Amino acid sequence: MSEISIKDNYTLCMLGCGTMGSAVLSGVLDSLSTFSDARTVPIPGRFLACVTRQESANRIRSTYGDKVEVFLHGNLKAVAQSDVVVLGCKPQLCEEILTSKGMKETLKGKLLISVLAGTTIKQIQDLTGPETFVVRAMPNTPCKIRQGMTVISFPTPPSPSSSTVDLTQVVPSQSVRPAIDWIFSQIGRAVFLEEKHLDACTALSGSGPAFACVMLEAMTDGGVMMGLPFTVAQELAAQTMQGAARMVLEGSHPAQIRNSVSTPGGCTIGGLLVMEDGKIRSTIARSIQEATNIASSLGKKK
Ligand SMILES: NC(=O)C1=CN([C@@H]2O[C@H](COP(=O)(O)OP(=O)(O)OC[C@H]3O[C@@H](n4cnc5c(N)ncnc54)[C@H](OP(=O)(O)O)[C@@H]3O)[C@@H](O)[C@H]2O)C=CC1
Ligand SMILES: O=C(O)[C@@H]1CCC=N1
Repeated sequence: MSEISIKDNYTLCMLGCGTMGSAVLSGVLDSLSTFSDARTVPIPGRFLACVTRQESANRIRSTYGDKVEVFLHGNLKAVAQSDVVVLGCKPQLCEEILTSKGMKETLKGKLLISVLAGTTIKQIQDLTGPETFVVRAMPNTPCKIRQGMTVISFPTPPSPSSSTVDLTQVVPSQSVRPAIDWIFSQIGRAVFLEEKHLDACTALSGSGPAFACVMLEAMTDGGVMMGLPFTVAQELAAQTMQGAARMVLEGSHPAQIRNSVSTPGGCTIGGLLVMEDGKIRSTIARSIQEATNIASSLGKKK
């Protein structure tokens, strides 16, 4: 077994740089512009982005200038120059990209972080072969403004007693986990979880910004209905959701916040009862259930 290690100033390649790839890239570049040098963890020093459409290449060049080198139809060339590759294509393109001529050999000895929904580490590892170290991450779009949530899963190491240990399988050195943690902690919160939870995380935090925005829009609509100008209503809704969420992240229990806002006989409890009549809780919870079920099927061949 050989070890894979990440050196400081490494080259980071976004193999697919659309919504999610750009969100991660933007957050990391932004964090580097304010980063102090007191650290021991390896950080990236060069950034590459792979796309297939000219308009995407133009978008990346105009957004990042010379901070990011764009590879238009140049996956192999980009991966060859990289140490860490973030796979950011649609799940259905994964096989085509990873089995393209020369890719398997080029990925040898590198770290591949897949952000693909519903595509397991094993599925990816079967395409790359054992000499690439494959990790999954499930970020979300607020990574773009460094307010993201990312769940990271490592492959389960084979037990020492296993009779099927693959001696060609690369293993991570001590530098790998902190390097991955650094990327995603710079652009929001990052937690490590077992891979079995990733479909639920995909639904809850990966898709979550969309669900939160539906609630935000609905609250805004309510304000507009009652005569508030749209921009005021939207600001009130967004700041209120952010404020409540931050209180929870800082330790308050949501039920405690709800109680403290609900004056007996007051307007809040009146509004809450209408929400409960509309089965808002089970509707939202079942939305996460449905999104989880769909997420689990996204990596499967149709
Ligand atoms: N959107 C989200 O909020 C989240 C998405 N994800 C996951 O992230 C992944 C990407 O999603 P998203 O960013 O929304 O999708 P996008 O379509 O926005 O981005 C996909 C990117 O892949 C590129 N691409 C397509 N074909 C190739 C190819 N052959 N070689 C190299 N690059 C290629 C596209 O290039 P071009 O622009 O030129 O077409 C594009 O930059 C998905 O697997 C999704 O499950 C995970 C969490 C959240
Ligand atoms: O909707 C999707 O499939 C992707 C995964 C999570 C967010 N967007």
